[in-house]
Amino acid sequence: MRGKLSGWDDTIVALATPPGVGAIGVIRVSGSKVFCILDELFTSKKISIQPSHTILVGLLKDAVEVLDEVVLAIFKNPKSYTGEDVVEISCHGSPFIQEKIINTLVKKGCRIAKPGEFTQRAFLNGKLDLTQAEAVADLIASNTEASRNAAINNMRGGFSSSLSVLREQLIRFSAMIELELDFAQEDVEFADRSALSDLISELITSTNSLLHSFKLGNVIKNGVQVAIIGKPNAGKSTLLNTLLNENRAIVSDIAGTTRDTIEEVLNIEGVLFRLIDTAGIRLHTTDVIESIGVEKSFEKMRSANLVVYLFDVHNTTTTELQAVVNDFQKEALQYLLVGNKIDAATDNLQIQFNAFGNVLFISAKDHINIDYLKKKLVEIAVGGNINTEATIITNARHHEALQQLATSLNDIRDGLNHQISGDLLALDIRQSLHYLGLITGEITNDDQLDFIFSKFCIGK
Ligand SMILES: Nc1nc2c(c(=O)[nH]1)N(C=O)[C@@H](CNc1ccc(C(=O)N[C@@H](CCC(=O)O)C(=O)O)cc1)CN2
Ligand SMILES: Nc1nc2c(ncn2[C@@H]2O[C@H](COP(=O)(O)OP(=O)(O)OP(=O)(O)O)[C@@H](O)[C@H]2O)c(=O)[nH]1
Ligand SMILES: [K+]
Ligand SMILES: [Mg+2]
Repeated sequence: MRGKLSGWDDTIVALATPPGVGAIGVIRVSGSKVFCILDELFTSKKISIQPSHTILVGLLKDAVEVLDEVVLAIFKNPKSYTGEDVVEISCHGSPFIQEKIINTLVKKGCRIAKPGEFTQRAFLNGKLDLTQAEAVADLIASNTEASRNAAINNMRGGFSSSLSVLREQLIRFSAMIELELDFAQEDVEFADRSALSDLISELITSTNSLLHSFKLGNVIKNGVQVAIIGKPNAGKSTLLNTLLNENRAIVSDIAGTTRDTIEEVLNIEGVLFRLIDTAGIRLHTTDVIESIGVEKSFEKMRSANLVVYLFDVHNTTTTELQAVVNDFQKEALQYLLVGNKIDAATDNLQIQFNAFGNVLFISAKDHINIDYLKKKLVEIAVGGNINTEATIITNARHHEALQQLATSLNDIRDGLNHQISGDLLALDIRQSLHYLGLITGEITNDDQLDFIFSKFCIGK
């Protein structure tokens, strides 16, 4: 038991499947009294004497009243999801039956589980570490192949094992320092400082690569905001429609057609893009609504992860484009220049723009080079490494603790370079181990746990 939360020894119950009418509903019950309570309601076989992972079929009865014919799955502590005694009741998918069974269980002494409480118990009983428990919530929330893969990898301990490598290296480091401290009287530097210095470099490299993966992790978990920006009539709304393959936005040859921003989600090769069509940027407009729209375009441009600057190859000069690029660079925006309407290009209009590094040419209307544009978007978002088996950090809490770890490792390296004493180094190492413990949940407090698990759904 890692800690004691209020109500931790209650036997808890919740519907694990979505409420409402389905073929079957699963009610989960976990805790020390579960066999005792269910033996009263399920009389065809004695549950408490069954081996773990047995399935039974029979009637669930409250005294003489038949509640339902059910299937019970029996898990005996510690061999269950929560590590406690667990019974799962598969009943008929009627909200009425489900409610009746749950009410009867409450009457017999169960308590309704809080969101995430089953997984919280799994954590408290050492079945999962905190990163694995958090990955369970990520898995349920995942909506792309990439986010699912990252969550499954972390749920199965991918991140945990990267962390335990770090931990072992730190402990080895610590042991070398302790050895030196033991011999302090004799004034020898027992620990080979160059070996220590190699080890700390290794640790810093591993930590930095985990930290670095957060950029990708964030993309995988939250998607990439792409603002489509350009002058009126560049074809921004046409491009949105073409990318989505549906007529989502109004297209017309009237400059200033799009007034408000339009946001749509698009999954390209497993990466979620949040595409934002914006009002064409025209600086001198007398139309009040349009100028509000233009203001909004600027806002979206600045907050996006990537700006697609769309321009009509027929009426854009290189000087003009250079001015736009200068602005993007001044604001440190990530951008991609896209020349549109090449279907109507009479000769090699594109050649004039090739001096710009990241420029590509499309026809939004005639779907020319759209697949290439999509490939380019994925490349920019994930740098072509979405399918790696490497551990990917997707959680801001982990990222924060890893940053603290990195700082403390850098302190150790500086200390080594300045020949500081072993006992001071030992302090820094303890600090580093503390940050690792924060991530895995070895060091934690109840409020933090309640906060993390409250974000789960009921029954999980
Ligand atoms: N019916 C049902 N389906 C489910 C779950 C569940 O809890 N119940 N899960 C819930 O997320 C997932 C599967 N995860 C599970 C993880 C561990 C154990 C379990 O019984 N573990 C024991 C025994 C392992 C063994 O015999 O190999 C253990 O860890 O000791 C069960 C389900 C998805 N499907
Ligand atoms: N020839 C050609 N015309 C295009 C292409 N893409 C868009 N157009 C035309 O350009 C005009 C403007 O297109 P929109 O998609 O409304 O342009 P927009 O950038 O959204 O314009 P605003 O919302 O007014 O800023 C329409 O008449 C489109 O049919 C293209 O690839 N080739
Ligand atoms: K238009
Ligand atoms: Mg438009």
